[in-house]
Amino acid sequence: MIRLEHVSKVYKTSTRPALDDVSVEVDKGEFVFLIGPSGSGKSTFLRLLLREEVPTRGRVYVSNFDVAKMSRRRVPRLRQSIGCVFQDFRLLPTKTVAENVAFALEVIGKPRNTIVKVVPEVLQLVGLDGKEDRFPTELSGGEQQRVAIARAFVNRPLVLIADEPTGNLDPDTSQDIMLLLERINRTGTTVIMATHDHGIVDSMRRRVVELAFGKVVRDDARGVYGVGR
Ligand SMILES: Nc1ncnc2c1ncn2[C@@H]1O[C@H](COP(=O)(O)OP(=O)(O)OP(=O)(O)O)[C@@H](O)[C@H]1O
Repeated sequence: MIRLEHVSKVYKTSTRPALDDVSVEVDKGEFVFLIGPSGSGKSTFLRLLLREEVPTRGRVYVSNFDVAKMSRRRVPRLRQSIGCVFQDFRLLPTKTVAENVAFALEVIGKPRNTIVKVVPEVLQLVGLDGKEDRFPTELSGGEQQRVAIARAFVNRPLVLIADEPTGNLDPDTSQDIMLLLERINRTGTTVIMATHDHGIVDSMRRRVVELAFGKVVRDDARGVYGVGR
């Protein structure tokens, strides 16, 4: 599903590589934690998958997309197959819960009858039925993240990228969000989650890819956060 082959990324304004000869393969349906200290390259890794950056060297594949080489014209197609969730939720403040989710489908031209059918389904999946007419400011942080997950998942992406999705949430709410991401993963969606949350990584025992100074220093099938330290 995802393959990085000898990928290096050196930003123009920097001499040190943000990623340094990284090779990682992720199969369809895997759940992968991407960990490492601040500045180790996690966000760069995720941005390369979305073609928000291009590698300085190496190849990046997502599904059938040769991400680094593909034409700019095809980038929207790539991004439609990847859902994204962030630490700061990034909801549209003037739209309701249902409108935020519907908007993700409107911008890719889905017909109205599809939208009115699938938005309630996905809001039920994330446990927000009954709250569809609320605005983001009328929701808790955990509920806002559920909206963001619904929006990321409503188009049934092949891959869900989550960049510190629990970074603004308390431990109990974080656990609930992880249960939801696990449920989405069980539908066959590949999940890649960058995190600093030791508790979550240690409790879930999923694959852990650890970066340090842009290199992969550990890749454990059922890892914990802080092995050997
Ligand atoms: N747009 C950019 N231009 C120049 N340097 C950048 C850019 N983005 C990231 N970097 C540098 O690349 C390195 C890796 O950064 P990256 O954001 O990928 O790390 P990270 O592991 O996601 O960190 P954090 O956990 O703090 O989000 C850092 O040294 C950072 O300063």
